[in-house]
Amino acid sequence: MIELKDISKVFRKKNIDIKALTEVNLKIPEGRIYGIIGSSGAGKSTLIRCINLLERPTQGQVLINDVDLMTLSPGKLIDVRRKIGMIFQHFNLLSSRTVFENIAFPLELIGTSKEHIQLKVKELLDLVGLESKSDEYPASLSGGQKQRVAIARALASDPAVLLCDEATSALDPATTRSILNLLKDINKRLNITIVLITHEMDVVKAICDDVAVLSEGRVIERGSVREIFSNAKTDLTQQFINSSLHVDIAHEYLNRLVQVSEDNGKDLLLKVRFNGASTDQPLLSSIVKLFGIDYEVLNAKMDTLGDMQVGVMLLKISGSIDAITNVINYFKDKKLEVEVIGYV
Ligand SMILES: Nc1ncnc2c1ncn2[C@@H]1O[C@H](COP(=O)(O)OP(=O)(O)OP(=O)(O)O)[C@@H](O)[C@H]1O
Repeated sequence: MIELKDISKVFRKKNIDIKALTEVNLKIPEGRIYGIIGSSGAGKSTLIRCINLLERPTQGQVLINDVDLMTLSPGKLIDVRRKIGMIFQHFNLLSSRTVFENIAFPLELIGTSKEHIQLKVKELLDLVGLESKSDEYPASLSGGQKQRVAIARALASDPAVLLCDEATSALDPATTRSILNLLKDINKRLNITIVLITHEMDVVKAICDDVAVLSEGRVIERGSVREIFSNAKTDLTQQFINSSLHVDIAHEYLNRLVQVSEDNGKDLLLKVRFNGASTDQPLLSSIVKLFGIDYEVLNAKMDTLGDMQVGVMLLKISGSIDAITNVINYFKDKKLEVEVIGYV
């Protein structure tokens, strides 16, 4: 278990104090994948670097299995850090070393025998799917392959915790998915606790069990990913969720979109967001029966979080102003989030 207690971090720059973190409290249970999401400058990097004291908090305690890292001697801290692997957005590989030598590096530092290094590196190359790249140099690898090498290197000293500092931010969507799948596999197979920071809810949704939302150095919301998606309490969290579930509106409609329907003859464009509780109900067929309207689903995106479905739909609804008003109220009664885009 990782526990951050009342962590604050103040940077001093040209006699000005910059408060990067303020009284952050987090409990990260063993074996979980814990996401920390926030906008640029929210303090994510500072926070994740406080976990292994790459950044020393100005105040507070960093407890790993009840040991406060802030009180350890430099020697003891090195021992503890060996059990906390870390990967970075830009991979931080040694360009003059081959893939094999990069992964072997932390083992060489602690005087591991050549035979053991051979076995261990081969096992790790196998785990990250890079057996054939052993003798290549980083320059000849793709971004995804570089991150796989970095992951293998971080796992070389059998860590209990893996810290991921925007590990997929420099990768394209398909490569991001494959790296996230690898992290999830590592978490399950090796029972390694993973803490990751990101500015994308898609990353959280893809692999995290829990998430904390960081804003201006403070944790403003935390919980299981499922809880947060079904019941976000702050606007910022909702914005992050919305950004991960967006539907585009075709130019054909955007070009003739107006905000008021003066003649009762226009169709309404409506964006409707829902979570598990509401998708079970036959909502669309109900609105036809109840209010005598026609509808068309122009775009929809759905996702599954555990056994819960979340999604967003873009609907075009044809009917009288009164019927349309009834539809909007009906959706709201069903606890759907409704956004009127305009009339076309
Ligand atoms: N070494 C430093 N010296 C001075 N200020 C710093 C230092 N590191 C971070 N800060 C400041 O602390 C605040 C939080 O920065 P941090 O890098 O932790 O945010 P972040 O959420 O990781 O942002 P990004 O997503 O842009 O990397 C910012 O105002 C930043 O300018």
